[in-house]
Amino acid sequence: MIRYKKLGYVELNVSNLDRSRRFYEDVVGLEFVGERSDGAVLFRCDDEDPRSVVLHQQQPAGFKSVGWQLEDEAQFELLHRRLRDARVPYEELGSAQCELRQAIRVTRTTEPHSHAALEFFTADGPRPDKPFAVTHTKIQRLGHVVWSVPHEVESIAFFREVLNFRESDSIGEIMTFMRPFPSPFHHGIGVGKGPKRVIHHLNFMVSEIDDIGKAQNRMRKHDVPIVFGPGRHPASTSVFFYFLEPDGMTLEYSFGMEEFTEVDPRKPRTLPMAAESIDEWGSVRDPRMGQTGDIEEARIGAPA
Ligand SMILES: CC(C)c1ccc(C(=O)O)c(O)c1O
Ligand SMILES: [Fe+2]
Repeated sequence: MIRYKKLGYVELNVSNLDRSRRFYEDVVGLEFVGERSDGAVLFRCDDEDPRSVVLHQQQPAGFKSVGWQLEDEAQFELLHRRLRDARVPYEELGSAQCELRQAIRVTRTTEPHSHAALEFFTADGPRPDKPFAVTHTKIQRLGHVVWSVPHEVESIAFFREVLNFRESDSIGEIMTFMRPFPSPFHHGIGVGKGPKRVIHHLNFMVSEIDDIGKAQNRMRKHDVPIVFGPGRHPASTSVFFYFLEPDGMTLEYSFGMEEFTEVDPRKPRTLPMAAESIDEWGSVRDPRMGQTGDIEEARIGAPA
């Protein structure tokens, strides 16, 4: 059984890197780390990871890849065996690509139904020498990424059966939340049903309810579209707040999240497909939520 440490990073394509750099730093509250030799811009949002978000100047804007940190080196053998058995191609990245990711070892594959790039890495290097520089929002960590795809049933089965992600909850037949085993957090990924392949949202977990309240006023001040919330998700029990970043992709802050035990966790539930299963507080969603941000078609063997 493959064992994960956590969600490590998400890479996004943006249409105007300078504009997005300012937004993710000033409005979202990530810490700018630097620019990579390939021009990508790195941000961190916790004390442990050297980078959690990577932005690339590339059109169309959207999702580029996600990196899952494996528990240790031994997990690569299990991962490779599972991918081979499922006849899913993968590649091990060379030292230059590993260095760009500040990783020791990286395996890259594509989720066969969404065609999204999935990376699996180990990184035992030293933690950053300084704590995450909190500005207005006490971000705790990168929380989860959610995408919508036409073949969501097959995509969920791939995460469950090949990658050893566990289902936490579903909402009707439209959304399933999964955690990379044995991560305690309710979900690290959500897979939803949709007519096209899009990133639905990227989530940051925050430390205080005040982070949610302050965000409302900050977004209004900066004319940032608020597309849902504040509200409370009955699935994970988190208090949420969604807004749009400059290319129209949806970002979420959430406060509080159910944690699962590794041994004998509660069973996954299917909540009815109803507004109350998405928000207990009755907030109304803006139709722009979760609509923008293509999933870049990843190819194994092509430059990463
Ligand atoms: C509205 C979206 C898909 C959603 C629903 C529930 C949760 C949760 O229980 O935490 C989310 O994080 C969501 O983004
Ligand atoms: Fe979410």
